[in-house]
Amino acid sequence: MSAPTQTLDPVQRAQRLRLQRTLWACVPLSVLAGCVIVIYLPLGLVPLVRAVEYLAIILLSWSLFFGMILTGLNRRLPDPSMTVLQIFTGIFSQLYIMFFLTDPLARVPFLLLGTVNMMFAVFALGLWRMLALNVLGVGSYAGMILLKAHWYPVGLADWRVEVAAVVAFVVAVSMNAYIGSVITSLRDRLRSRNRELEQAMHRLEDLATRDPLTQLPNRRSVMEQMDLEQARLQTPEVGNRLCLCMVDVDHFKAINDNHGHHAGDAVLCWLARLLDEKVEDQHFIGRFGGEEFLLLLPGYSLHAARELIDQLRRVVAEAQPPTLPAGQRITLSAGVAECRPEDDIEHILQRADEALYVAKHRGRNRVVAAD
Ligand SMILES: Nc1nc2c(ncn2[C@@H]2O[C@H](COP(=O)(O)OP(=O)(O)OP(=O)(O)O)[C@@H](O)[C@H]2O)c(=O)[nH]1
Repeated sequence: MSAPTQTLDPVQRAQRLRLQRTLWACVPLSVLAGCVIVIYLPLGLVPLVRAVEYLAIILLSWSLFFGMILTGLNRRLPDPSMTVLQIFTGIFSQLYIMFFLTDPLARVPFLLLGTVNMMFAVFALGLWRMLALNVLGVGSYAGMILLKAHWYPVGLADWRVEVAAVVAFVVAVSMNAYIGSVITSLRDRLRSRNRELEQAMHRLEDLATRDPLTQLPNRRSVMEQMDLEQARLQTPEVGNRLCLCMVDVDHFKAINDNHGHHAGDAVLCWLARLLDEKVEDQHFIGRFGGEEFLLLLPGYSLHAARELIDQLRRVVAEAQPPTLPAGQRITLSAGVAECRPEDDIEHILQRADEALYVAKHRGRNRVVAAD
């Protein structure tokens, strides 16, 4: 049952939850409707026409609620769960039938399940609003008894018993409101804990996948991305190509030695930003380690990849790293290899690394493509 929930988007999940709650809210109503039809009618505790009207009210109103949720119309309301509306409908339908009951004892199931009905407010209201709703519910009940005494005095108990029932009802719904408010505050705390946990998870994920110095994806993410890209290569999409480029700063040790490690760090950060800005969104760049960066170029032939990296190389060679003395530039060497579907990742990396070695060996500041 839980698997499909995970595939639903948040809106669908919320709608599903509303549908479930509405179904649950229907349980007490169904029990009461069953009481009226199966027990009260044969015993003559309610006139037939009133019982039919009661059923019609329940059927119509709840079909409307289900219809609203199923069609998504509820989402246009300020409270898409329609909790208060549903509670009012429950109160109204129950007061209606209670008015016509001809035995005071017959009201007991309605009072009992009426308190359950009001408990649903816990999903939408805080303590004070819940109390207000409950006061309204009990007030309506007391009003119904007064009206009944005036217009339809059949089925009323001694007035003191009726008062005792109202008092008990007040106490019951107040306790409900209190318990409900405790549940609401627990739910709120749980929600905010969940949010905090989610943020902490994101932070941890970031720490695990991002290089703390350059903020580029770290070696681990690079390898994961390579797995993904390589798996994509196995799919039978026509023209699906992938090139991998290993880029290394030339004579980086000299920068550290001459200007200090901090200056070296600053150069790496500057270079990472520059490369990241220059590559396109569908490209992937990460720090592979030390002064080495790795680029994945999906859809690129070896020739096109070589051209692109050479362009980057020229851009870097012409740019002035802000933390180095004026006129001092850095150069890059790079090895490019094209991935073939049958290649394993270690093999592709090795070919790009060998091409990089050749670039260094031939004098640096150049791009070499692996055969
Ligand atoms: N500042 C700084 N230096 C680093 C970092 N990671 C690695 N290095 C340094 O990068 C230097 C790499 O030196 P080498 O492997 O000899 O390479 P190179 O000097 O760039 O020479 P070639 O690659 O042969 O052109 C080492 O001195 C490392 O200490 C880092 O995060 N920050």
